[in-house]
Amino acid sequence: MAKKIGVTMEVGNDGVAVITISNPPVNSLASPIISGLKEKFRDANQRIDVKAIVLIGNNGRFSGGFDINVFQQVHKTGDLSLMPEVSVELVCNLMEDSRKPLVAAVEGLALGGGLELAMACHARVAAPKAQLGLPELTLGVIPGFGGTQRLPRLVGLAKATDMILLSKSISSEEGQKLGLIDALVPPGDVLSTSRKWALDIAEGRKPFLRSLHRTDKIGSLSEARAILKTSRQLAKKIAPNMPQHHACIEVIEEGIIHGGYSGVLKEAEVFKQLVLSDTAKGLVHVFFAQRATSKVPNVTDVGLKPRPIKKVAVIGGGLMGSGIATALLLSNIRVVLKEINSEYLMKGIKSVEANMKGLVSRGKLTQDKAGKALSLFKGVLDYTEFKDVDMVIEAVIENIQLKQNIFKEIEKVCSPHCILASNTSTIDLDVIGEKTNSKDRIVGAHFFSPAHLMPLLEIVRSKNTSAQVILDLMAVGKAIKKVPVVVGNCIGFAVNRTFFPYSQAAHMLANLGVDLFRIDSVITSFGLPLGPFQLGDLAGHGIGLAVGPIYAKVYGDRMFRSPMTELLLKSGRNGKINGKGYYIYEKGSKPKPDPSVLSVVEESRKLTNIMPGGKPISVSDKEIVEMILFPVVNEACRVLDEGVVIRASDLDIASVLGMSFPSYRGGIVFWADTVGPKYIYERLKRLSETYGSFFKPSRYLEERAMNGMLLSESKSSRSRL
Ligand SMILES: CCCCCCCCC[C@H](O)CC(=O)SCCNC(=O)CCNC(=O)[C@H](O)C(C)(C)COP(=O)(O)OP(=O)(O)OC[C@H]1O[C@@H](n2cnc3c(N)ncnc32)[C@H](O)[C@@H]1OP(=O)(O)O
Repeated sequence: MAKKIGVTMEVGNDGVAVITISNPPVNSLASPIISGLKEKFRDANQRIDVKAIVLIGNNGRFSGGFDINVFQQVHKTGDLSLMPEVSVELVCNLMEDSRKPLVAAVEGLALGGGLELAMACHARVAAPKAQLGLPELTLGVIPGFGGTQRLPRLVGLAKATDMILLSKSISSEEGQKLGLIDALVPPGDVLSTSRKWALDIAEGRKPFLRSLHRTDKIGSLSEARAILKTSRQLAKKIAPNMPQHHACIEVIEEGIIHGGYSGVLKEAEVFKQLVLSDTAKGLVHVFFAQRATSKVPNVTDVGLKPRPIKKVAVIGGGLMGSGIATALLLSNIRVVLKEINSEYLMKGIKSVEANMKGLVSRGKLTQDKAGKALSLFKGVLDYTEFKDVDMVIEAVIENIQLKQNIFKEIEKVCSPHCILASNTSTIDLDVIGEKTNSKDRIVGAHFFSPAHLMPLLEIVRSKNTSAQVILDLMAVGKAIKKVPVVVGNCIGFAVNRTFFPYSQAAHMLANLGVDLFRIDSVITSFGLPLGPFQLGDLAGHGIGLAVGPIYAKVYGDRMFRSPMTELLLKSGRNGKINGKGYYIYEKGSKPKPDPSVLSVVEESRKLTNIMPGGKPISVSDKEIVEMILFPVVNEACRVLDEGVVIRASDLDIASVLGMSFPSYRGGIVFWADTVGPKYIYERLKRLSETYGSFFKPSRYLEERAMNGMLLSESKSSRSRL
């Protein structure tokens, strides 16, 4: 059925014109909506039977903001004329400066341009729990319908900069306390109260307030400057590589110094520059890529409905198991945690409690909610409780035989509808399920550590996993606030496989004589939160040593074998776990580079003996980035070629959420396409000629480079999903 897009106006006997935005599902402000709004506001202002106006969104949602698809079209075409010039004409002239009062009737959500329209009205009446915010910076732009000027004037400069820079939304309850919302009324009364409010303004019983003209919440110039100084420091800290935060502060400042109208004009100008930035391109790509992950062919489009998952058993209370249990409990799912003895069980229970406590102490969870979550939790030592669980998630150590035995046992004790999931990060799912007759309900639920905090859930399907089981796990993933990405079965799945060359390339560079702390610093400047060596410390070098041979078995043709991890362990350095790795870890202070580790590096260099002429190579920062990340791109190409992911953008999201690849670079494949497949191919080819097969370009990359195609183009995609 075609969705009904447009703006309607109905004039009641009371003389109130109700203008309604309809563009399901979030009433985004697409071009027909913007032109519809202009037309209706003009009409309402001219009609003599209209005394006042109410603006509302259809179906209980005010508006999710400007249509982000338009940004994508601008990015594809480079054509800025697709953007409407509305900040002055619509939001100032037709709305705020209208002779007739306008009231926004806010239900559900008013985000971005949606909230900006509401702020251009003369009052705002809202239903409880409506979501209000200006999240434009997450898209690489700034608010463009006057939000940078009106929000500070309504809620105060400090609160406004906090909301805008951190893209933090607030509830209508908080909005009322701050002065953004004038009245909070039950959902059924929003329209009637708005009508009355509009008439009250028209007839002088309530003030006719224009947000842009207000100054009462801004404070003195020196106070404003102090707040903006703090904001600049915050921007430097949270967004060192992005332009929109600093640009936004400049625009806000313009309005403080020269007045709101001048601020609105500067806002439009800066918006136009930012919308074409690489940052905006990357972030808008990530917005749509994330939503695309919930569309899985033959799973989400075949009329299946997810089954309710109310009780889950987690096997193994280590770091992963306790994190998974915490994530489930926080979403009100009952959890039984099974361990092999009471000592381990107590440890697991304590870890879950500590996770909850950590969230409470960081203000992310109330004590009350933590208590409620823990009341749904039970530790067990046998399988009695397993008879009525809807899903089991096995999270024991990476041991094939152990996992096979567990799956054989749980197949017997669980009901036939129960989903049998494994949190393995490396072992083939078909091998895990080999001893069972339940291959259709075996699935991978690969969480990232710490599982209660990291947003990605890789759902690994084997060729036998049923569509229903995948759909159920996707629904659980969403319920526990993860982004589920469905991937195919191979060693390392999508994320770990794509990134296995990351640490290997770093080891090669260090063995070639490049300073390891410099490598980490170059990579963090590129935008990853941790460089490869610090990441190794965090994961623990024991793990690195254990998984190395598993990867070597299947991807041995492109491995760089470095003795460094083994030498590190021999010298008593297991990373953060024991306080010592490449860095020194002391409670309460940041990791410090440990100069004494250089003797280990020296020993490794002697053993590998790959420095040309025995001398360290000289490389620029750019070359470091290329030598570390191009092999990752190369592996991403193989992942695409083998159809391990449904679409290239799934790998982008997986890299952003699983490896913290900078979202403003759009994810690993998007970034590679920005750099250019041909350039990457040529660089890798040259590197492989000098340093060997570790850098050898994959067939997929070569084909794309030769044919002038992007890596993300789906022409030859042969998804195995
Ligand atoms: C030339 C200079 C003049 C300047 C002119 C232009 C100025 C623009 C000014 C304005 O300040 C800019 C903006 O408003 S940018 C947009 C700001 N808004 C947002 O960032 C909100 C983004 N959306 C969300 O956060 C969420 O979608 C939601 C609204 C909270 C809803 O979440 P929910 O979980 O319910 O659903 P989703 O799955 O996320 O979304 C459902 C579908 O809706 C699509 N969608 C959501 N928001 C938008 C949008 N703003 N534009 C287009 N499409 C949107 C989303 O893609 C989903 O689509 P599917 O096809 O996947 O179903």
